[in-house]
Amino acid sequence: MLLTLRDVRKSYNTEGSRVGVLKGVSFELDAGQHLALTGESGSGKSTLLHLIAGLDMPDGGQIRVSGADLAGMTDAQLAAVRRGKIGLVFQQFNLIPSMTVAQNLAFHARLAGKLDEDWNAELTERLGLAACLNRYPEQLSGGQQQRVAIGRTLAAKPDLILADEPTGNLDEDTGDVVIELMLQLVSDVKAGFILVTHSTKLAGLLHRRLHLTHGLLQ
Ligand SMILES: Nc1ncnc2c1ncn2[C@@H]1O[C@H](COP(=O)(O)OP(=O)(O)OP(=O)(O)O)[C@@H](O)[C@H]1O
Repeated sequence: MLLTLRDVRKSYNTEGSRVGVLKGVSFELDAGQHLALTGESGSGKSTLLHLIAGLDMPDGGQIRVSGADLAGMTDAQLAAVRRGKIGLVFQQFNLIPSMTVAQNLAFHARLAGKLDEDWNAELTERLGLAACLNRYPEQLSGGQQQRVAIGRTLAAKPDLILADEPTGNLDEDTGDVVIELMLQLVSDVKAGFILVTHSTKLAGLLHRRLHLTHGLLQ
């Protein structure tokens, strides 16, 4: 199993009281499976993605990525899991402003020791970025910046890709094109995929959908 969550719980201190956001979340994701995660604003979708990525720790329960339990790992071990197995795509693109498109595209794969020049060239072509390789992120449109962020994640061929409303900053047509490309590429690298989205239309394009409400999955 690529990903297993068992009874995951998380609460935050808000204005002096402890508020439960995730109240016992359990699910499994097979290798190569595509899951849409929906839920109202504030229902805990981003919190759940952060826990799966090991960017934050749950208060209780278990998260296993490719059989490895994230609890009890050191920060360095968690960083190694993220580098080696997990790709993250956020709404805010998070490109490195001082690097060119080409440098941004290669950055994560190079860090993970997985840079494959042929695959990088194919990604550049398929994402329509060939003419922008020497530009800097600020010289790109939002859709182009998100395509660079997606290429950067896919270049390392992660086992699991976590995307938090990746088209939330794009207009609907641009977002549809970007998601379609992303789904094709995620399938090609046979990655497991969790897409946080508010769109039922986008959620319908994936293999499965889970809805987060009142701290539990439906
Ligand atoms: N670091 C934090 N400290 C305190 N409260 C937090 C923290 N992070 C998230 N929360 C709270 O946890 C709840 C869930 O937040 P989260 O961002 O996971 O929701 P979401 O479903 O992703 O929302 P949206 O769709 O609006 O992005 C919210 O009430 C939020 O205020």
